[in-house]
Amino acid sequence: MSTLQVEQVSFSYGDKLALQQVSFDMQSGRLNALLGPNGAGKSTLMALFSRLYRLQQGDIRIGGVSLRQQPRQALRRLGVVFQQSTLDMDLSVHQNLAYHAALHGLSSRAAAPRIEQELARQSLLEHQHQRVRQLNGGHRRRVEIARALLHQPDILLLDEASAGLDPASRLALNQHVRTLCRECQLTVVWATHLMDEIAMDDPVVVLHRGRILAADSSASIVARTGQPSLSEAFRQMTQDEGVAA
Ligand SMILES: Nc1ncnc2c1ncn2[C@@H]1O[C@H](COP(=O)(O)OP(=O)(O)OP(=O)(O)O)[C@@H](O)[C@H]1O
Repeated sequence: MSTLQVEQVSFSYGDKLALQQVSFDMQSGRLNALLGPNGAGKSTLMALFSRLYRLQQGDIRIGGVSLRQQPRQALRRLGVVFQQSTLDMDLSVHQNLAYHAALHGLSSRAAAPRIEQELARQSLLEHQHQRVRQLNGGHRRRVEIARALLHQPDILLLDEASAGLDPASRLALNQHVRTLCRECQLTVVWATHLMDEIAMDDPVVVLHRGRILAADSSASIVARTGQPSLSEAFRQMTQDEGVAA
């Protein structure tokens, strides 16, 4: 069953059209890549998913529930890690999670086992009493993932999660998130402009200048264009688009 469906979504910032009639389905329990260069519209889409921006046209269904009609119910299924970190650097890992749980109305008794479970899932137990400032970039990202999963959603949105990490930490984070998909049946939307973060069998949505150029597995997109790699396929698709525009 598809857990996240985007239906004919358009969005403008004043005169600037950022998304045009965007429609696609994400696959359940997989890392779904949302691939697009800077300015493609990825962050705008993420902001619509999380209801930071209100839908102007179209709808988004989360677990079959309309974000337009039943926003609170739909949002319960969703965890979000934004591009910019919002952790408190001077609090410990555990304090950051406890603070977030309290903000969302969880009693400390209810929060404690969830925090423990998330710290374990993110392999952060040994770091829980360290200040976030003392952690490396990859571990900070994992704290954000733990925080986003505290209310036990089954869909996780990650906007350019690996930005600013060194290549080894990028790879480790990407593999960690894939393990979460496999072992916890989590559906992930991984927004990126980096092709090397995408595996050949990943479902991929290619976004360019606010429009969908392709929505298929990476391997199928590469095969269809007859190019040797996803980056070559992407280059060809965007060139064709430039000619057609
Ligand atoms: N607040 C805003 N006001 C006006 N235009 C905006 C605003 N935010 C984004 N845009 C424009 O909307 C388009 C999509 O931007 P968006 O940030 O969603 O792209 P992106 O794929 O996330 O790129 P990046 O990775 O650089 O954030 C771009 O043309 C951008 O300039």
